[in-house]
Amino acid sequence: METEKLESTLWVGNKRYRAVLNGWHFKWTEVDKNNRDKNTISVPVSEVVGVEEGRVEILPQKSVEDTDKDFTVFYVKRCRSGGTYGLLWRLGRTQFSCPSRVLKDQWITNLRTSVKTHSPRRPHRLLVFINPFGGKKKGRKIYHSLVAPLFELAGISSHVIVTERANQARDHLLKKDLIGFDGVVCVGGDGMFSEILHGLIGRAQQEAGICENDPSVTLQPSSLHIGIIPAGSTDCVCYATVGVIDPVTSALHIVVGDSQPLDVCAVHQASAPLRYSVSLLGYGFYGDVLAESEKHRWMGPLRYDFSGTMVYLCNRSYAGIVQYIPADPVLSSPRDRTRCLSGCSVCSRSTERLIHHSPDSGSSSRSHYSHFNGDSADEWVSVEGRFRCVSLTCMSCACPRSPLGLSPSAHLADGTGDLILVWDTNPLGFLKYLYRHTSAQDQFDLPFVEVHRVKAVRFSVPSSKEEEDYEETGEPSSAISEAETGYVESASRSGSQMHLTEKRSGREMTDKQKTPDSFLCGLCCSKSSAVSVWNCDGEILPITEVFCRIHGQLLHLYARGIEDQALHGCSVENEATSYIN
Ligand SMILES: CCCCCCCCCCCCC/C=C/[C@@H](O)[C@H](COP(=O)(O)O)NC(=O)CCCCCCCCCCCCCCC
Ligand SMILES: Nc1ncnc2c1ncn2[C@@H]1O[C@H](COP(=O)(O)OP(=O)(O)O)[C@@H](O)[C@H]1O
Ligand SMILES: [Ca+2]
Repeated sequence: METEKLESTLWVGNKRYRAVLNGWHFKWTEVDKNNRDKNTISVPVSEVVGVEEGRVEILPQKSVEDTDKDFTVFYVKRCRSGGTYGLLWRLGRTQFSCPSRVLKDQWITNLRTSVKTHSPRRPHRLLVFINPFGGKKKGRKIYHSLVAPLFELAGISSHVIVTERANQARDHLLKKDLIGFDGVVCVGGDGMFSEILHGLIGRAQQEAGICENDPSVTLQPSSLHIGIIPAGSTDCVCYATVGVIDPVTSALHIVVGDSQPLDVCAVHQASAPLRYSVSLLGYGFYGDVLAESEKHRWMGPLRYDFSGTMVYLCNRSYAGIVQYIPADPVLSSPRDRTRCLSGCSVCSRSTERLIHHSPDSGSSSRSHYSHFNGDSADEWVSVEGRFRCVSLTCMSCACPRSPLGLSPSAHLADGTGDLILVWDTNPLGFLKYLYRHTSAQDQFDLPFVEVHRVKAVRFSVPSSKEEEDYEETGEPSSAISEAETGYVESASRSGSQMHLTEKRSGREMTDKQKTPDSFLCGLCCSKSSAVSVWNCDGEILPITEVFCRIHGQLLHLYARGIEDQALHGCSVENEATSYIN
């Protein structure tokens, strides 16, 4: 390691610098005519993207001026991004001139060795899937113009597949040879990411001989990292793990081999295959918005705003029974006003816990979740009533529409999810709830909203008299309810275990209440029904009953969480430094 250290005078343009490589950092300080130090630029070697001979540029296209005493260093530069909470990463470039050719060779060798030593997790070979139809249909262009040049500069070889059909990426990952790949890159949106995660998690279970449909089994994490190049409509997984929607920033996180663990929710359905969710698993409003939006795909990302407005005007609520296992309230709470940022201590403590508690592997590995089979109701809390929406998310779900997300204090990798129950309320109340997502106002500080940090959730539809009434009329109840004013709460004890059942009931519908909603539903919805569908990361699950369990840190992304702007000043701009933009 000693051999990587190096110090010498170098020139940038006509300015003299004292450059120092001390293993972990590469610094260069301008020295004036009186030998006084001026400003210093310091770059961690883990953030050096590439070291090239000569005077090199890579954009707009690669050009190399092969002068024998020069070398060029490319590295990560941080910039603030207007309106978002994360930091943009840009490619910084500085061209150095050495007093001799020998010294130039020494700088190149030492810098490259130092990068290898101090940044060992960088990918060498990547499998790239591009969805050419995601978002604004710019996936191919984004990859080839902004991402591929960075991969080439960093010496990463990639095998690119532009998909021709839905589920092609998933099937490839489930069936094809993946030997030699360090990771998978997804160029697309949350739906495309969902394909990749199903492929990789499924593949890891196949290889470990684990039956993924068994809710009590401890799933095996995939050994391949996933990189997301945002080119979709919501891009919530990217936004919540990087803090900005920016292909260059995401590509640079891949290049430096960052690693961000991610919780995954397994969604078990009685008569349909297992699904996984990392962003939004939502019933009611978000299910209806997705179902409606599929008819308007041609609108691109705007389809969600259009469908959101239409579904809002339909003013629906749905009956449901929600059961959940609360997470340990000592560790964290969804209302503690903290944020999961890069290096999050709640997630780090969970890593220790998960490593200590998770059995090695194998289908025989039963955790203390064995009662998930349904044979015990001990820790379960149960609530019943009418809901505008029921949402479960393993992360904040921050996205450009909602910069702090559905649950701003959720953690990316703490092994829990946040369950948000929005009880039936009047239209204005629900609009207030939705609108608060667009600002820093607390959307949980409303009398008809609850949030719980959970390990597992069950959802079913009640088969009560009330439910039969809805079926007879073919319409859900209108929004007028008692949710804001009061609700029935019953607590019963079975043995020593507390079993809570909370009930909030909507009034039965009168013809007067029914008319405006039915009229709107006739306009915007192909059918109105007593039940909704689930929105599972942008995929419709046309069932109502689900059983969900959060699996802590089942995936790893090439990301590092949202960087705290207060901790990272943006690099001082330098005339010999250029950006890709
Ligand atoms: C009045 C303004 C209301 C703004 C409400 C914003 C709530 C945003 C929460 C977003 C959570 C997103 C979670 C991510 C889900 C994605 O996995 C998933 C798939 O994404 P992909 O297509 O990129 O593959 N995306 C979605 O399901 C999209 C959900 C977006 C819902 C947006 C709803 C907009 C509602 C507008 C209501 C307006 C009412 C106006 C009344 C006059
Ligand atoms: N070549 C393709 N043709 C049609 N659908 C595709 C193709 N490739 C991927 N898909 C599907 O398109 C859906 C949406 O993709 P996504 O990239 O998330 O875009 P968006 O964010 O706009 O919804 C995903 O569910 C994915 O399975
Ligand atoms: Ca979580």
